[in-house]
Amino acid sequence: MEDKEKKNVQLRNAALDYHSDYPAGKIEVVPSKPHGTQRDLSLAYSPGVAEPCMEIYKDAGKAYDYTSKGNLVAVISNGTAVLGLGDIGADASKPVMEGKGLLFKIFADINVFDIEINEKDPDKFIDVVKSIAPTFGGINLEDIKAPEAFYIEKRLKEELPIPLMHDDQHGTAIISAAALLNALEIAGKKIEEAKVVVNGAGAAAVSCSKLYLSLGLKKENLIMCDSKGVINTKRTGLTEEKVFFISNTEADTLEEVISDADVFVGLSKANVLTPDMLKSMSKNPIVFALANPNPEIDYNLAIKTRKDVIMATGRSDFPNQVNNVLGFPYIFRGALDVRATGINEEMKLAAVHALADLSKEPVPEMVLMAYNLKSLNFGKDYFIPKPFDNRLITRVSMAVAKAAMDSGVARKHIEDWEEYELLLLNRMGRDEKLLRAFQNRARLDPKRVVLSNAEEFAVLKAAQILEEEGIAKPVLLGWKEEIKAAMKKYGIELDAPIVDPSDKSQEINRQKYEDYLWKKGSRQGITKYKAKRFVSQRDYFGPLMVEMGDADALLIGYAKSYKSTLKPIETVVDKNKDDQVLAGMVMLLAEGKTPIFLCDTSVNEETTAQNLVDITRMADKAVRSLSVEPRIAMLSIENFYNRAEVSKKVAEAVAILHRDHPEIIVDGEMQADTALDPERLKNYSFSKLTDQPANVLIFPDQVSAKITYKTLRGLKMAQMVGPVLLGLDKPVHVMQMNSSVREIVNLATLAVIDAQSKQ
Ligand SMILES: NC(=O)C1=CN([C@@H]2O[C@H](COP(=O)(O)OP(=O)(O)OC[C@H]3O[C@@H](n4cnc5c(N)ncnc54)[C@H](OP(=O)(O)O)[C@@H]3O)[C@@H](O)[C@H]2O)C=CC1
Ligand SMILES: CC(=O)C(=O)O
Ligand SMILES: [Mg+2]
Repeated sequence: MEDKEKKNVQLRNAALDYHSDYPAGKIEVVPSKPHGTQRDLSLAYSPGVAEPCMEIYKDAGKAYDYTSKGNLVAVISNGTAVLGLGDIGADASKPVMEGKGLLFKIFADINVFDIEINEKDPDKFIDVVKSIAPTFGGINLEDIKAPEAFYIEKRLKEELPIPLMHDDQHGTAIISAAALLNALEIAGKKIEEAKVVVNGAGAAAVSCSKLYLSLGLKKENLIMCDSKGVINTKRTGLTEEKVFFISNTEADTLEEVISDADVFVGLSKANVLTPDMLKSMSKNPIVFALANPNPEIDYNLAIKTRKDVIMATGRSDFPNQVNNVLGFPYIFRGALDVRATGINEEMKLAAVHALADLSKEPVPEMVLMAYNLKSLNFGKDYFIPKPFDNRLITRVSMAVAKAAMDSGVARKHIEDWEEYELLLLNRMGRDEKLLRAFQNRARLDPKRVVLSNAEEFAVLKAAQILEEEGIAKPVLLGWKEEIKAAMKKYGIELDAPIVDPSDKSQEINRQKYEDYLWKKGSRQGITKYKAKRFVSQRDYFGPLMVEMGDADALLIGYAKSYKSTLKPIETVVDKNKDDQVLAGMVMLLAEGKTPIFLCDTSVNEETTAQNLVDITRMADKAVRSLSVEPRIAMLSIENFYNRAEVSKKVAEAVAILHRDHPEIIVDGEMQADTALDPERLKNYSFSKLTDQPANVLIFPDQVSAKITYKTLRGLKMAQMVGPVLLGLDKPVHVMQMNSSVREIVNLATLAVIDAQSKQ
């Protein structure tokens, strides 16, 4: 099988598995209110529910206050133009509509019901949509074929007072227009002079073309083709929309009109632009091959054909993905937040310019991390933002909301834009996004991570994932026979090397490590005899591998207490020269929240004020190295009222930090609920945290930190990453006893990032 064909088969299998994995499909409904008690049920349902019903009966607008309507969008299709697959029907369109629901949720925190309507008659379809409209705050029409799509959207827009948009028309138009403005700038051409060929005359093509005209493209410079060829004066029986685009040309084929064109926009079907056609285009040709899933010309073929081509596709696996995913989540977010009565031209243009402008700004580290990239600069390979750019939600949604207000379609006004921006950012503090960014960063330069207790299933499985995903190069530490037996038992295949400290093959290393350990530990009671004995134990062998450069990082302690695992590490591994103490830090990732870091979760049972200062400095540095801006709260049992001994100690640490490290955003002493609640923080306006919650919590001692994170772990309220051991010169981390596979993978990922920064 050819490589490409093999890849296609792999993709097909992976996609089918992804969708059929339990629970089948991609979205589910989750209750948003407490529902555990009799009282909860009497409020959620009968009798209590009658109260909001009657309020809405008296004033329909109250539905936004008492139901989920204001954040609920319907993604509706009849399956007549599903991607570039054509009319595959309502049933078969459901995966796309669910996919859209997923994207709405992850990129803009909007809930979606996907609705597939088995009705091709436009009037009947309109009736169905109108009758279900009261449920929703907005409606996204999707994959409905032209020309019906135009009529359906026009009528529904006129007849429904909510944001409604056929995304294949306007979403595509907005994104491609932003990309076009930037691509023309890169090509050194003006939109007023550009010759543009649009291939396709359906929902997407017509709407895109109209938007390009409103941005300055001359109608005489635009030529449109449909499945029968060029739409020119010779054509008869054209729809109203196509008539508008009739060109005064004798040419009948794409091949003829593409010659000397500056821009090709494909919104048709796969592989219709040939290399010869591309060769005939003008200098620095702009090719937007946007058909999904396969473009009008393969990306690599286009690049091979013309070195000067400025290229975009609708796919995520090539640079410049012009796909409506960059628009619809944020356009609806902005429109819903001001309860707009519709989505008008002003809002669309605001989105175009927000997207075009954002592409020219420096790209933040988090975005680079998400895409495995070292840098990304405005130019041929980057002229439209990446879908995982977390600035999109603020830039596009705010621009759209503002345009809705300025153009008079907003029913609710935003007064405080900073507050709104914060609200949008808080919606997006999603755990998976951050972990994905970390994993991608690790993949850039995967390091040798030694995994101790490799005979355990969780450790072996984690090693397999790390290897397969290219996050790390795992090294399995333990008894060779046991590890091999475990691999066989669990059916885990791995290429990773096995290092058995007691094996003959390690004779030379044992000797090397023994000498080192003896010299280093001679003043800590390590005699020559002890050193010899210790180096055949993995608790010493593992740290020695890292300390002596035979590995880059170590995860150890899966089946042992933290304290007994830490002792050999402290003996073997050098401390970081700037740090006075060691400390453990756990990252807490709760659904829908920004990450919270807890410290010191593992090392210092008793602390002085100076210890807390040292721990805070280390935490600040470590959090910053993960591209997160630390806002640190020093916790106690009181808020700025130091009567208890523990509060006095914390207050003293805060005073030292404010005096010696004014650059660190830190304050306290305060209680944890104050630290995490902007409303409570407002009571302490003098605090350095002002009204933004903390994301790093420094506990007064290890005991309180550990009890807290273990409680949260037990409640399964958040994903835990860590504890990461801070203060050592090398990435050596102690796993929690019986860590899950996921926890080991996450910890190893952070260890790789740390190792990368230390080389
Ligand atoms: N990247 C993105 O974000 C988006 C991409 N698209 C893609 O655009 C394409 C069209 O979608 P949409 O407008 O919704 O669908 P429609 O069914 O409304 O339109 C399809 C159009 O393609 C034309 N067409 C078919 N074959 C050819 C051909 N060989 N040469 C020229 N034109 C041809 C049809 O011509 P005729 O009128 O004669 O039937 C029709 O005008 C799809 O591939 C879709 O995936 C759509 C939306 C967003
Ligand atoms: C992206 C999209 O909406 C389409 O291809 O139809
Ligand atoms: Mg679509």
